[in-house]
Amino acid sequence: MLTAGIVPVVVLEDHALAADLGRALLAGGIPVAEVTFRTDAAARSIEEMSQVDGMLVGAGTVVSPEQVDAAVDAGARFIVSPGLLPSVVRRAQERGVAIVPGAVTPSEIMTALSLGLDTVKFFPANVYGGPSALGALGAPFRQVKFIPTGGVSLDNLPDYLGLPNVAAVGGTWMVKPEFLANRDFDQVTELSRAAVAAAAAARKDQQ
Ligand SMILES: O=C(O)C(=O)C[C@H](O)[C@H](O)COP(=O)(O)O
Repeated sequence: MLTAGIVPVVVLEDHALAADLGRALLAGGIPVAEVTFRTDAAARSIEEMSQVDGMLVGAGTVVSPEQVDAAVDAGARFIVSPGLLPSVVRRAQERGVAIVPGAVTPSEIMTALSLGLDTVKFFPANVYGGPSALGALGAPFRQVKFIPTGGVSLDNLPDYLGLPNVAAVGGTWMVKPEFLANRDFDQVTELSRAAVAAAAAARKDQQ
């Protein structure tokens, strides 16, 4: 999930687009997608995108233990939540899938650690202080890795991925609603390629 350094956050209204979208991301060098449970098409989209060889498909916007079950039953290999609910974390652990809950305050981060986690989503990253907040949180929480999401773009991606405690960034910018509406999968591939190149450069600078 963390290899490419980028986790596309996908909102699909129509499951029939899921496999093509998975292939477009993969062609752009991103072998992972977080399909959000914001739409009724989510479970079926996870099922269909999971058929694309080489794609690791997870579920996003998971806010209840029941949604964890629905996501895992559909084939989700990881679960992402905008916030931290112990009942959601525990259900994912019981079902044997990775879980990345949202945690932005020291108390939430400590709760995540107490549940056995060391990687959390930092959402909405731009509103909760961006890269400087992550730098400050790195002092007391050296063992914690963050996946900032929310307001991340090609322009500010290097500011995040250059930080040693950022495992990957998430975002919707390479899968805009209009690309899906127009079935413009070439755009998805092109923006994915640009994101992968920027991520690789930022990580090199970090070393
Ligand atoms: O759905 C979730 O579980 C979320 O946490 C929210 C998404 O990660 C952000 O909405 C992505 O934000 P943008 O890249 O700024 O569009």
